[in-house]
Amino acid sequence: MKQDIALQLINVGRSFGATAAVKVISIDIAKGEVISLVGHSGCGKSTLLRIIAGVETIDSGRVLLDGHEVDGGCFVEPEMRGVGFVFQDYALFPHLSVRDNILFGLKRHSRAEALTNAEDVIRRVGIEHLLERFPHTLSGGEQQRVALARALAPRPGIVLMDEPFSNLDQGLRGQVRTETLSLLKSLNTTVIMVTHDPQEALSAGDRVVLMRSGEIVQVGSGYDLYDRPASAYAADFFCVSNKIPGICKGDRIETPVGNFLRNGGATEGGAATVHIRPQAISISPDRGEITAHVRERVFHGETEHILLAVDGLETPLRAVALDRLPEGSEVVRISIASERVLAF
Ligand SMILES: Nc1ncnc2c1ncn2[C@@H]1O[C@H](COP(=O)(O)OP(=O)(O)OP(=O)(O)O)[C@@H](O)[C@H]1O
Repeated sequence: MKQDIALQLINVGRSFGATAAVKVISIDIAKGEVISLVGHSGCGKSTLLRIIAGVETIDSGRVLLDGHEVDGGCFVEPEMRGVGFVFQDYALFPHLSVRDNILFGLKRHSRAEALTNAEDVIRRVGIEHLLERFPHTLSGGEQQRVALARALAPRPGIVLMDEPFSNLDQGLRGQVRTETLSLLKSLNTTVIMVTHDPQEALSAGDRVVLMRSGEIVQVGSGYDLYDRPASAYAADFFCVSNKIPGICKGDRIETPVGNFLRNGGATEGGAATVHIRPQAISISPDRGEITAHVRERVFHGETEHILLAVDGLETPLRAVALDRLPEGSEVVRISIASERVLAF
């Protein structure tokens, strides 16, 4: 067992009746690593988090924390695992002040140690001014920080966070996420954060773990998953592309909008699909290899989403333009950045 591994899941499985919520999952997570666990609703993210916390047991496999087995051949109770949990709804005790919410998790510690731990975390999280307040008097962002302080106060080896920012409004969300993750990084805490938001997953983790139907389908950096998705599913999860049908010829896939490099897969002369991301299409009044007709424009401020009809394509292409097209443009020229086209 390597010293730098905080968590090991070995062939972990968990079913509820006929539903296999988690199927034979294996992964090692290093100490201090921040993992974004992402996937569509029902893919098993929360079940996996609950297994690590010990509030759910496994049917098969083994779970090791810091090299010690906590489920599999034996079972270690949640409170003995050194795992902190931040819930989506924060789950603060409504009848306790902020200070007592934070001290609650420190009952196993001596009074002096509890106070020192609590003071340290209160200062780091920056909630000294909230200590006498009760949860219902706090804003969403303040409650999130209190929940984080409560999870961190017992100095857990791992912090598990289940959709920790989803109750915050969009404006606050990015800021609280950046502050929280940089604090956790500075403490060298191992973090597993569940999210269903692809952008949040890409921006927040050292590694992103993409799940589907109880299985891990890809693990890697945000760049790996976005730029080098291992499957059409992974590609679509992070960005919905235009799917263009084509025919395999030699090392290329021929399509009505150009020929693109293929990476194995279908047989010669067989059908294939290329995925063209909306951002890979550049639009100009007069420059580009392909003629397109503007069908729809939706202005979003920084970008404009444009639907483009192209001869030979049944479905219009969806493009995202950074540069503004002249008003009233009907016929335009487009180019496709072939190095950004994915083929499956
Ligand atoms: N206690 C349970 N009893 C029965 N089925 C369960 C139980 N817990 C989870 N499941 C099922 O297991 C599957 C995975 O659920 P889980 O909550 O882990 O998914 P999730 O990815 O966290 O979803 P969401 O993003 O919607 O929270 C789902 O089909 C769910 O209905």
